[in-house]
Amino acid sequence: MSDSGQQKIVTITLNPALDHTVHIPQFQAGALNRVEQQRIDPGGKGINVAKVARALGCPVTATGFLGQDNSKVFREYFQQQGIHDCFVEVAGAARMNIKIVDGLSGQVTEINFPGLASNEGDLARLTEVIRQLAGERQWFVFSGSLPPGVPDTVYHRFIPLLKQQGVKVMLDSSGPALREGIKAMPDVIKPNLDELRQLTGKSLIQEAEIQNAVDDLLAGGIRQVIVTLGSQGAIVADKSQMLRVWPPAVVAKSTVGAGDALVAGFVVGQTRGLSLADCARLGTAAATASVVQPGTQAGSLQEVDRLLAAVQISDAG
Ligand SMILES: Nc1ncnc2c1ncn2[C@@H]1O[C@H](COP(=O)(O)OP(=O)(O)OP(=O)(O)O)[C@@H](O)[C@H]1O
Ligand SMILES: O=P(O)(O)OC[C@@]1(O)O[C@H](CO)[C@@H](O)[C@@H]1O
Repeated sequence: MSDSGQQKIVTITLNPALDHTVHIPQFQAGALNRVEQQRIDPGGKGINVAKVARALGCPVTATGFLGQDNSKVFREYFQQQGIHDCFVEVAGAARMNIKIVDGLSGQVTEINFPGLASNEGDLARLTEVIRQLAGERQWFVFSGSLPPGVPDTVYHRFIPLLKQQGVKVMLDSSGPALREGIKAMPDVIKPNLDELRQLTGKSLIQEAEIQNAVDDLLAGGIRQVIVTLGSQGAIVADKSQMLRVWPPAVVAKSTVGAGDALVAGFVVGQTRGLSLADCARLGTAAATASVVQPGTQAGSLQEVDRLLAAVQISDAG
């Protein structure tokens, strides 16, 4: 793969986090657990998307809110990774989220904090940054939860502004922010199965039921829908095709951020003009390369290239 040079991605993270990943040999709720290994990664969904897109060789700008009390660690990281930093600082410190990886099962228990409150003035400053970036960028990716003080309807402020300028938008959020955000018609959404169940209010047990829910979203005007299913891969669809995508079997070290890596690979594929199947392939290879890394680190470009051929894709259904 090579970087075409002119393609651009902007990621927006309203609620960044320092992810404190702790490995515990046999995690037990309600008992004393001793930590074997730990690491802290600058994260939050959009920041994870930016780090993976960079690892894939794509120019990336990242924006959103940082807390001025711990912005330095994020900003140093962006500089190291070559991520163009357009974050807006607000008072306080970004949250620290806790990710407990059980050594025996590989299962992850996540403890996410509400995040740093922001106000209308902060949102106005961010809106201005987004407006300035819009003219020259092709893909905007809005990811993650909303911090306190930000209304659920915030994406209505941003998405139409971008779409008017011909910018493509991906939305990867959850709960009310996703429900409200969809009304602004992003081009692509990427719920995981839990998020899709919340969105539809249905239990979605059979794969045919998931496909029907995807069809409904496409009929409502979303151009591409990706439903991620953890180690079972993903369903990736547009109006003309519904694909079933399987990742290669790997031993996972941390699945946190796998969805973000998939988003990054998919969008990088879109900026390179790849087909839906090849975008799904690149996204899945990037996701698989990230789950074999501890914490929320991106897999290397070499590892993603190696995994591409092992991703299986067929027509769904
Ligand atoms: N154990 C695993 N082995 C191989 N690939 C995996 C595994 N878990 C996840 N993946 C890959 O990562 C993709 C996204 O995973 P998942 O469904 O967990 O995303 P998510 O819930 O949106 O994640 P997050 O919100 O933490 O970023 C899957 O479609 C798959 O390709
Ligand atoms: O609380 P949100 O914003 O929904 O999710 C935040 C988060 O869990 O998402 C990333 C993994 O996808 C982590 O870096 C981060 O801690």
